[in-house]
Amino acid sequence: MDSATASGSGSGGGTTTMATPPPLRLRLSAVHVNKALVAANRLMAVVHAALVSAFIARRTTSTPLHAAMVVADLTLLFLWALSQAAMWRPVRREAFPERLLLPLPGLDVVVVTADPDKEPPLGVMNTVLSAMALDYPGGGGGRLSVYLSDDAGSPLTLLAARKAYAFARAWVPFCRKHAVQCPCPDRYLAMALPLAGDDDELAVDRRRIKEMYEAFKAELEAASKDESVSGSWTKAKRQQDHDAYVEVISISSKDEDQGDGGEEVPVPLLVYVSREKRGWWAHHHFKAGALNALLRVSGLLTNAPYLLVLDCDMACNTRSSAMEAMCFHLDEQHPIAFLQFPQMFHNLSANDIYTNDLRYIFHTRWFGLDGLRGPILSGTGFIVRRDAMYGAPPPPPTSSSFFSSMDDAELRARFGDSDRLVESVKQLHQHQQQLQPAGSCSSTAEEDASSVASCAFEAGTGWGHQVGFMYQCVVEDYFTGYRRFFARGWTSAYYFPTRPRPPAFLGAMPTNLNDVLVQNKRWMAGMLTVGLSSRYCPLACAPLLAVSVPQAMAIAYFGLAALYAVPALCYATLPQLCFLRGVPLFDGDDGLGWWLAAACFASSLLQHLVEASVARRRLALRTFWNEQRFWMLNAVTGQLFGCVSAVQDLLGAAPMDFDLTAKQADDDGGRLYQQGVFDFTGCSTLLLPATTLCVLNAAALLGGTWRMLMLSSGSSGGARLVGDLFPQLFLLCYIAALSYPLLEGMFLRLHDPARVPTRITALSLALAALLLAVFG
Ligand SMILES: O=c1ccn([C@@H]2O[C@H](COP(=O)(O)OP(=O)(O)O[C@H]3O[C@H](CO)[C@@H](O)[C@H](O)[C@H]3O)[C@@H](O)[C@H]2O)c(=O)[nH]1
Ligand SMILES: [Mn+2]
Repeated sequence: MDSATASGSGSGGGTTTMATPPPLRLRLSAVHVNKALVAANRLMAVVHAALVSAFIARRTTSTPLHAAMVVADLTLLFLWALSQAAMWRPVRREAFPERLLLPLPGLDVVVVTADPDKEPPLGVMNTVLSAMALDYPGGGGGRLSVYLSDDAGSPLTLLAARKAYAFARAWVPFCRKHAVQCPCPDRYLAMALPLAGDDDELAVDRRRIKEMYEAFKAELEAASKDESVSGSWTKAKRQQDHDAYVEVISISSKDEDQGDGGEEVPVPLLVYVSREKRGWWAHHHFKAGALNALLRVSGLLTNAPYLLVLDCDMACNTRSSAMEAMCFHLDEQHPIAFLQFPQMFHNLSANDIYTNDLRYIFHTRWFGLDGLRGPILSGTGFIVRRDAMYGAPPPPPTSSSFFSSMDDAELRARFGDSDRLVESVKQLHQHQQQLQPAGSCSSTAEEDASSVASCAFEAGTGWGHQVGFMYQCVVEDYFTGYRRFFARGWTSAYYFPTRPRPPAFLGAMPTNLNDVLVQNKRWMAGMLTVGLSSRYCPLACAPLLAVSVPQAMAIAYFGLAALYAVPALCYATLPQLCFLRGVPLFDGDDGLGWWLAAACFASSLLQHLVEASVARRRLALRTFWNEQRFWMLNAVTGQLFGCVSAVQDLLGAAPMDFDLTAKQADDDGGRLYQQGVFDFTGCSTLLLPATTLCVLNAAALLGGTWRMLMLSSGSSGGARLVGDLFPQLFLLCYIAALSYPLLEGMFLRLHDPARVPTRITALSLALAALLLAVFG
């Protein structure tokens, strides 16, 4: 980081001299451009573009085979070019929360959960409790409120929320009193105490809290086994059929003694929301639908001007994050729509074989996008303006509310038929003054709140397109960020607290290969429906292109990334089949094509290696290798099926589903992953293309090498051919090395229950044999 440039007015944290009067208001944040990295990225991009263009230009398209390779190379070049936008100007931001002037605007935290089996209530409650314990001035006095959406309408989750609230009455004051850094009880209580003096006040309080937490855990455990809690509620019915239900959690007399010393403890409001679900209702829109219901309910009850959105598996890991985020919202001369924190995970292993750390996104590209017009919305761990979420355009600095100029009929058409909701929208610009103490939520408010959480409420309104999170795409975060904000001129910012500060939020990633691939398939399919759509393709979005072409490229990159499957399929079949037959694919009359191919390959690896070492330093090589391998695997599984699923969705043949990822308990979760061993348990046909291609590659490598040996011992023409085949030999060896875990999982881990399922191995062998019989 060699230079600091604070955009806008005022001091960026530097010293003030006697001559210049102190600025009236200190800047709350600063932006640093990493000039060395900028220069390196641009240089590598220019060199790579030149090499690849020269290589493609020299290729012949005389045979269909060569033409297919040219299509593959052009696709790769196109996607690579789009991806460079997010490498053009990486920046990092810094926040100065100690400079914030009080009072701060209100903040509503919204947490979503959907299935108590896949998302155990204890984990969800840890997220809820961590949000309630955030350090936010006025947090107990109505400035901070927490909403939990339960798409399953599970009595167990509701009970857990009530018990969590009772525990919060001790937990929140404990965190405040001892300035605890980590507000997530499970994680905090698992940490060693720094000063372990037994009669030390912290130690005493902590022991008491730990006992309470253990009791809370035991109660949840017992309730999960208790038939009477779940009653007539069954798994089949849960996502399908239940009324809307909203409860502002309060203290029952039974739990009264839980608080600190019996006195009234101000803790943030906790509201449980389960929107109505009906099997016959056309579409519930998954997470986006749940979030929109929460937007409305919170609008009625607290109407805070800012919202923090959290997945149920993404708990707050520091108490300071909300205040840090406000530095960016309250600082910018051009207001941002949202501030995104990186998604980071507590269950990663050092040898991250599934590339679960999402290095590519949160440790690289998001810094680059932040240097353009801001990172893409990433689903969780972001703080967004409510008015922007409601569809307001970015305001000129002095304007009042966009909605205050609308008449009631127009507001009703957009927001739906609720007086209170319309009133709350009109009041939004007075938000700074507005405070609603926790006690003021009357039962009529709860009733109104359940009515805005009904299925029918959204019918005929602007929700899902004009207002709130966007529907039509299972990757609602990407789509909402793009359509709701960037395409309308809003910007965003990225805040990545760097060491020694702990991550602001920590979530969980799937640790079994099938879950990882299913998740990737959802992302790839969802984003591709946007990328390929004639209406929404970012490269055809005039308002977006008008504000920033590089930003449109970066958004399009993610929308089209699934298309990597096409060149990957070419490179996983044609060089292999040709090698087996002794047909060179990378030849050239003068040998230059050969060298250009090698140079393109080397330059692409170099770029990857530089990226990996900027983000990972000591682990760069391992990260590089794991990413190369997973990229290849994902291209012919998650991305390939993502393409199929997106095309089906676009043609209206099969609508897409949101396959929830399982959030397993920490202890056993991913033992194999932690050891760096692929866990193929439960792998379905999703894996089949990868295993088939891997067998094909190995067979071609063996068969073709044998043939080559025969040839080279023959004529001098044979020896030249061998030279021409060398690039293919190298490619096949590289692929074989990358796909070794698949070969091992199919043929070497015979007695391991986590090996590739026998059915998949058998099918792969049969398919590879068929391919060889037909084309080999
Ligand atoms: O019908 C649904 C489906 C999901 N969810 C919730 O959505 C969240 C994300 O689901 P998860 O299974 O954890 O998916 P991930 O793949 O981990 O989520 C990533 O990808 C999603 C888009 O596909 C983003 O929304 C997320 O923020 C991002 O973390 C969870 O809290 C779910 O409970 C619902 O509330 N209702
Ligand atoms: Mn998740």
